[in-house]
Amino acid sequence: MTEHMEIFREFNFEAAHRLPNVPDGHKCSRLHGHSYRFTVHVAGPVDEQFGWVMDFGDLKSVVNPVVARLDHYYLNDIDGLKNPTSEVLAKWIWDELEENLPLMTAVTVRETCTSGCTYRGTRAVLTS
Ligand SMILES: Nc1nc2c(c(=O)[nH]1)N=C([C@H](O)[C@H](O)COP(=O)(O)OP(=O)(O)OP(=O)(O)O)CN2
Ligand SMILES: [Zn+2]
Repeated sequence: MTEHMEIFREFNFEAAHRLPNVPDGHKCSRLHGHSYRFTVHVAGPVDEQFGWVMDFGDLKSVVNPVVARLDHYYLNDIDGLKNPTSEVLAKWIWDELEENLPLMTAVTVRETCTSGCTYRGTRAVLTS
């Protein structure tokens, strides 16, 4: 019987941002930077010959061009990231990857060691 499993790979980038919509005096209204970390999850059948869902190297090849668009940039300048919260960024990364990663199940963005957001796409929303 074919097993189904979920794999993941982590990526890093450094970037600056500010949150333009927070109340006056909020610390995140000031320009600051993060060592961002994000994780891309992919789920599917484990290929019997290779013993994997997909090659981590192929996953890296799909995601690295997206990392290059973020690394050492001011996120607020990027189309779609005018208000670059973890939530907005997780969905932005998902949208950038979706076409080339149909088996993707989640994107988790970590803004700091203790804070972040997981987006699972609209497919994960239950409908009755
Ligand atoms: N739901 C969200 N809340 C906040 C976001 C966000 O993207 N989504 N972002 C911020 C800021 O960008 C901030 O840089 C990170 O906030 P915080 O976790 O408070 O970070 P600190 O390192 O300053 O945490 P301390 O443990 O208090 O030092 C804010 N909120
Ligand atoms: Zn921040």
